[in-house]
Amino acid sequence: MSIATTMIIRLEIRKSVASFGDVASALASAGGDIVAIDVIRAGKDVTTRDITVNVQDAGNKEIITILSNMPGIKVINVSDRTFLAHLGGKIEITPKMPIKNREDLSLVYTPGVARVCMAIAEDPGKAYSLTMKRNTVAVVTDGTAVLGLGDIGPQAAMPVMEGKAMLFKQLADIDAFPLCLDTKDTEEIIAIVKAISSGFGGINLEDISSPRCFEIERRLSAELDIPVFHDDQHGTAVVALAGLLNALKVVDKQIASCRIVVVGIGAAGVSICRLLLAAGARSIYAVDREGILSREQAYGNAEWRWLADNTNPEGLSGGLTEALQGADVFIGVSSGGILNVSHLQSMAEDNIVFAMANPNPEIEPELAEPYARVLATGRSDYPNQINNVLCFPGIFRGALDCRAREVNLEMKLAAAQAIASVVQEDERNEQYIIPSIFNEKVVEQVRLAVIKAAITTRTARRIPPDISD
Ligand SMILES: NC(=O)c1ccc[n+]([C@@H]2O[C@H](COP(=O)([O-])OP(=O)(O)OC[C@H]3O[C@@H](n4cnc5c(N)ncnc54)[C@H](O)[C@@H]3O)[C@@H](O)[C@H]2O)c1
Ligand SMILES: O=C(O)C[C@H](O)C(=O)O
Ligand SMILES: [Mg+2]
Repeated sequence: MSIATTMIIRLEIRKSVASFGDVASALASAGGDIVAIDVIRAGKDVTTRDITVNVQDAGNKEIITILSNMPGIKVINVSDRTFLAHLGGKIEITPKMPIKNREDLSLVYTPGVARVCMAIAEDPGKAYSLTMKRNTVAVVTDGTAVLGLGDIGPQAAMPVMEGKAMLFKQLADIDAFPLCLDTKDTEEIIAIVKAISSGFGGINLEDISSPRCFEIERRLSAELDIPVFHDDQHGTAVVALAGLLNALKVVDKQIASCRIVVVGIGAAGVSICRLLLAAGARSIYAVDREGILSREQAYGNAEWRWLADNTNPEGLSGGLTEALQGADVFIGVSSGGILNVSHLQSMAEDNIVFAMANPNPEIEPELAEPYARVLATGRSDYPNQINNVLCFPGIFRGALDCRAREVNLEMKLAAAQAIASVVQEDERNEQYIIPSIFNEKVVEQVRLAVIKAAITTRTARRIPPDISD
């Protein structure tokens, strides 16, 4: 599936041979939509122009080939807004006060800083008031399951982690640090995260492939006293549940009586199944490459064993096609393009389809639309974006503010309810089951719900001043 972008093409046009009109018609015939033209130099024989063009497919090189082959046209440079936005990275560290003179220097640095260090050495709890710990999250990956791109390694994972850090800051004012680890070894990842954890108020694990992600999160949660949250598992599950709660209201069905098919039983899929069960679902079919998980099969990992024992109540065998017969809900967290129109046609009336694989959903929205009553994807360029960005900023804001030791099931269920509740009853419809990430209520509602659940479940170590019992 294509990803639209904006290209800026710098061209030299030799006036005696070609005109701008020739360029414009060539671009139009290749599917480019001109949005701006800047004259960089207007010489007697040659003009240099920057042409900003919207293209539907960022991977399409045809436009440049066509222009390069035109007589009188020389392509000088091609840039793409997406790449320009990444030049030099997307985040930086900024001091909170300037160091203007010696006095400032001796306050924030030596010798003044030494007294502050000693205060923390005597009472480590002071790290929360005297360092950035109370507002920091480490975004940790090993680059093994980056979006749906797979194992692309720690360096290539960095743009996603920087993006997560931007979102943490903009949406929840949390200072997040991307940490891309050059190891896939479970024990080594656990040891590294433990060793760096003292400076952080929370750990957001990101894009670590399953099944290692389960052990890594379980051990770190048990061994650290700050929240450890694997975003692809729980952030995704919380937002999927939020979307499902509202979608079910639109189609007037109950979670307990729905047949729900979850495809891609990795990090996201396992957690989605577990959270849906906790929210009252009784009829879930978990499908991975080998087919529908079932009691009869033997599985190497504990999560699949548990799911096989707690899903597939009818003991169905087969794969996606068999699972989808008469299903009310499809939730895909697998890979792009695995679903076709006949799959959707085999579902029950008033079906709900969440094709959440990134960047390419399980089915193109244009194809799916006529065959799905409610349709959602993980992407920002279609309605109903079901993406974990609706969860992780608010859930960490809440957990940090009440200094929760962990993010437990009750906090996740509360976060899902909070996200769902941002869409008001009179606004809710097929095209609007989930709030936009730019809806300012989301982070605050999630924060409040998470803090309340943390207090009730006694994992909060502090009651923020704005929270009343
Ligand atoms: N929208 C969101 O918020 C969101 C959040 C997390 C993950 N995702 C997307 O979900 C996908 C999975 O992410 P993950 O972190 O769980 O990765 P993962 O590697 O842990 O799990 C992916 C699972 O999907 C299975 N799978 C892949 N292709 C399949 C197919 N054709 N049929 C059946 N199963 C198949 C794999 O075997 C694996 O078990 C990715 O595309 C990711 O971008 C979306
Ligand atoms: O990064 C995203 O857009 C969502 C999710 O974390 C993913 O891995 O796809
Ligand atoms: Mg992710």
